[in-house]
Amino acid sequence: MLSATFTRSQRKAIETLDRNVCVSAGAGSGKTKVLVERFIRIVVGSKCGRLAEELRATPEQILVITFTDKATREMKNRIIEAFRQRNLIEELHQIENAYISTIHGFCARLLLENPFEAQIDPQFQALDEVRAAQLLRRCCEIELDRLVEKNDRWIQELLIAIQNKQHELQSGYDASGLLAEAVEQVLMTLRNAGWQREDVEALAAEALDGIARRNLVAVRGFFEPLVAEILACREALMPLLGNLRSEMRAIVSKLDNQITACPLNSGDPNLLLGWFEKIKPLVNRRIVYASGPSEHDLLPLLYRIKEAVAQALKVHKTSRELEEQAIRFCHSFVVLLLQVWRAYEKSKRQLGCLDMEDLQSKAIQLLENFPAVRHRYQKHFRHLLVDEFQDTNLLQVRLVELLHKEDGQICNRKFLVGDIQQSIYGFRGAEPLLFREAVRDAENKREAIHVRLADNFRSRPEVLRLVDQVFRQRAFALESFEPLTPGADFLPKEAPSIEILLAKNMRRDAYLLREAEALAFRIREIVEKGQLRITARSDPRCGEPIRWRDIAVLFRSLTKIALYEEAFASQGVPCFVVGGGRGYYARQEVRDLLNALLYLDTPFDDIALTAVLRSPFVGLRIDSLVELHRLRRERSSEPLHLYLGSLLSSRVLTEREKERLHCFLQIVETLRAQADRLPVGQILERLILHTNYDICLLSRPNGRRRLANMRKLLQMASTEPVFGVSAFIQQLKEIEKLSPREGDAPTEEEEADVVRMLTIHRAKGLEFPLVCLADLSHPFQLPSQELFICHGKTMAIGSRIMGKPDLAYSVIEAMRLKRDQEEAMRLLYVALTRAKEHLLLSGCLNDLSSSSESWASLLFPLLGVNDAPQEPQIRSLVGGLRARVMAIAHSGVSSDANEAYLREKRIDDLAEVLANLTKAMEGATDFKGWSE
Ligand SMILES: Nc1ncnc2c1ncn2[C@@H]1O[C@H](COP(=O)(O)OP(=O)(O)OP(=O)(O)O)[C@@H](O)[C@H]1O
Repeated sequence: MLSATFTRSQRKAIETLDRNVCVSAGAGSGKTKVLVERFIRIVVGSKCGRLAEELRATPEQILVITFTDKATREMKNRIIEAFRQRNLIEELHQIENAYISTIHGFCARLLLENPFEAQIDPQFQALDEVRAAQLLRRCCEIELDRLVEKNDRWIQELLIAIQNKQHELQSGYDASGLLAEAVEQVLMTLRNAGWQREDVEALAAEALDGIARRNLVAVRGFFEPLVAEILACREALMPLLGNLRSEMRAIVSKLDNQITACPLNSGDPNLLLGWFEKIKPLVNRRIVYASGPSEHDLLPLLYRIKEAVAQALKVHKTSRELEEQAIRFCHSFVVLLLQVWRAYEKSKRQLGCLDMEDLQSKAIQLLENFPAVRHRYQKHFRHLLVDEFQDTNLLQVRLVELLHKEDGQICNRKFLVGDIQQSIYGFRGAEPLLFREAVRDAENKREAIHVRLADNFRSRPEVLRLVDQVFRQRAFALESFEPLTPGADFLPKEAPSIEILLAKNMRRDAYLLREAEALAFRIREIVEKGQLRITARSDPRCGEPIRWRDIAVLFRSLTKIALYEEAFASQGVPCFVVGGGRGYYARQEVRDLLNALLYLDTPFDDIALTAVLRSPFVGLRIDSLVELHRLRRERSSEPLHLYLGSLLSSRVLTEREKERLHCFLQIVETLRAQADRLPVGQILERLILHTNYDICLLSRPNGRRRLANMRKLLQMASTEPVFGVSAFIQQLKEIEKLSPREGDAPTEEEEADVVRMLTIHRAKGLEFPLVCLADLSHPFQLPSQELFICHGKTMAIGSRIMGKPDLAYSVIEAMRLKRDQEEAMRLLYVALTRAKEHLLLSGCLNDLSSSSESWASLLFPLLGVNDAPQEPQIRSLVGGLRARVMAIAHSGVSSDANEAYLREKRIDDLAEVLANLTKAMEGATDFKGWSE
């Protein structure tokens, strides 16, 4: 008996146990729920003997692959709950040991269970992404230094070429830093695509020819489908010719002639680009003229040609000379990359570590090279259940295939669940095509079925109508978009479920600040005035007002999160940042601690000193800081530090300020004298103790969270294997750079009644009654800046080391931009479909034609929203939707808030002046910033 009401399709997916099943479904259609239910059904059915012998399994005989550790925990909890309800005690005990984990967790377990065959040290440590990147960076630096010291001719050539073109590349980096970054990026791409070091060694052994050949494969792979698309359109154009007006027919014939002269086989890419260039004006002009009824069928074909041409012309023409030189550089780069790769492998061996890619590739090698091991697992696992299959990469698919067997005596069943519209991990090598193939296989094979779930049980119909309205459009074309049918039951509601906060023509930094305030204001209004209620009848809280914890603010990245957090705090909206971005290191309390350390280490660092004086360590007012600068004015080249004594006797300082400054300087002086003996953790602890910094933190908004962040840094200071303040600061800078997902320290607030702020990637698989989508005007990805880029599939490598990109580079970049653009649309789909009850969209529209494309620039005009009133207004949007629309600049931001904004701006300006001054000094740092 099933434990809930499931639809027919869901039942089919749950109950078909004797065949492989592939479930494809849109957002909120119950994929995860179905997967969990299938697990329960297998175990319960086996226990009571309802299932055929060959389908029976205990929890330990079912392999479940989830996407995140959080999903694993949730899945286990749901299963435990189900077993508890049924009093399945033995099975309950087995769950802890069941194979329910992420793919990396499973690979680690597989290796640990077979250390001898896998040739690994069973004591190995799994390196997380950040640590692995850190180790790689170190190997890269050491190898580069070694080669430079040895005066290797080819590495000198590379570095000189970079130096010569540095002004056209990236400023602010040294040549070897840029090169190291490129090595790391390319290595990551290659390994994500499943290439082994030996494969790249084979490429390097073929010298220049090897690279040229690989690059040609990528270039052809890019152009061929575009040419094929244009030729296919031409074929389709021909039968239409007879119906066209004579003038139009002549024009299309001209286009036909040009298309027929395709030089694809000439092997000269410049010639081919010339062909695309000539088609461009022909087709553009045709689109303008093709307006009559007889041209009705013609237009879509012309648009397709136009699109293919636009894609092709993203690639630049190059010269033979540039190509020859670039190939030489690429070869030198590959040689360097291999040296770094070997050094990295050696370091991992010495440290007894395996990184995430090692876990996967070693698990695959184990199963491939040891048939007995493979058969044992194939026999052991009676069922393989994989969630979020659209985000798996080639290696992961290979692993599942190795565990699956259905001939002879062994037969197990695959159950793959995914949604191609939610594939958002392309940057990690996920390949949505793989899921498409799995669907096709399931449709075509006798022993498999494909189940499609169409009903959405998450969102109100109005939210689903918006999703439908957006993704039916060309601009958002999710090629496989299938509309979602409302499946859940909601109370009727008068107010619109869509809300838009819109700004116009604002500078990005100013806009973000305004948006943060406007969002905080609106959220507070909704909660405090009880303006929205839970309307889902299935929710036990149906009818109750929305609380803080029902709200999620979603971002593409958390780089500006501190700004939102401050705005929320100042409006009294409790919030919690769930992982993601570089949020942690941008936290005021973390910056305060680092600035204090910096000042301790380098007393002449004016920025660190000013920031720390303003922070709760001392708490000087702006006036007192201005006084410090005034005291030094005559000798502006001298460090501010030298004027602290004069400041102490100044009349501008209050008694309380004098007392705190005195206390701070005293403890810093003591600690500075002991800095070479004391561990950094202890230095920080004493600093905090003597200044009561922790108590000051607690008294501020979100105090507990701030305190938890402070403790997290203390813990890092005690555990990082470095000694000395400057080494620790350096270490943190590296970690910050490499850890795009470092979040707030977890506190009890994570579960508390607070608004959650998180990235869309993190929100995957989750749902919230109210979803606010912030910063819709975040520009789509900008062109690559790397010196070398690599195409994972073909191993092609391109370079822009000579200032201009070579052919391979622009081809790879065009492919990457297309992939990112498509992924950005899928990301928007994921974001919009997290909302259960209410969706708040916020963004800025810019009239300047030069402004870059963003979700806002596509989305708002599509919905028919091009401006916003100062007071909230209910408007009808395109497609019969209704929304509450309001301008951001006038969304109730108080004059106090404005005042605070202006004050912050002044502080920023001052900080900027100081930053400029400090730039000239050694030891300038990134940790500037003052607390409020
Ligand atoms: N048959 C059903 N009846 C009622 N509610 C259901 C049913 N199936 C799923 N749900 C509910 O719908 C919501 C979405 O389910 P679930 O998270 O399993 O979907 P999903 O397809 O995995 O979503 P996504 O891919 O968007 O993360 C959940 O709240 C779930 O409890």
